[in-house]
Amino acid sequence: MALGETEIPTLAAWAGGPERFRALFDAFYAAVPDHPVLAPVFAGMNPRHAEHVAAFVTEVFGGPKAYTEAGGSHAAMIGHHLGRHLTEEQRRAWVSLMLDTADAVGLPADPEFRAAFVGYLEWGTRLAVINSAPGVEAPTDDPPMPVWGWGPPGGPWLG
Ligand code: HEM
Repeated sequence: MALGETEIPTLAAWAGGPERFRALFDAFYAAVPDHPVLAPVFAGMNPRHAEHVAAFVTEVFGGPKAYTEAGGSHAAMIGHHLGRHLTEEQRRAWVSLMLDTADAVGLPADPEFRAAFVGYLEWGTRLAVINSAPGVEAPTDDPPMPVWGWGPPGGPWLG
């Protein structure tokens, strides 16, 4: 059966589920202390940081809602970036290390998945920088969790 005749998988399912994102973020944050630009940014990191970010991204990509079921929210995530004064150099370094790590842990490399993945990384990291700027305050409302889909390609590579 062609994929078009069946259900389109979520990005989270296509990537390999929560375990694959946990492997991605574990590997990413294991590399951070050796990174000249990123090490100081994450020097005081919560020991469960990788687990929390993996749960957040898995949920955004349509996977299990472990982040919000544990009491997290988009507002809470935004709150973690407030006042950190992140720079474009740091954002670029984060994205670049994430792309290297995606290859290292074997995230799907098909054009459709990677286009959606990179689109989210660009969006999410730019928002993190904006929210970290001097003077930005915590949201007073309760913004919904972002939901990321396949975008214009509409589904995974079928060969
Ligand atoms: C798609 C992009 C991003 C997502 C989804 C994300 C998500 C998160 C989440 C969920 C937390 C809270 C973690 C916890 O509860 O332990 C967090 C904290 C944090 N994020 Fe981000 N983030 C992103 C981009 C960035 C970037 C680009 C930087 C810096 C270059 C950054 C720096 C930090 C820092 C320093 C913390 C606090 C770490 C700690 O003290 O534990 N984030 N982020």
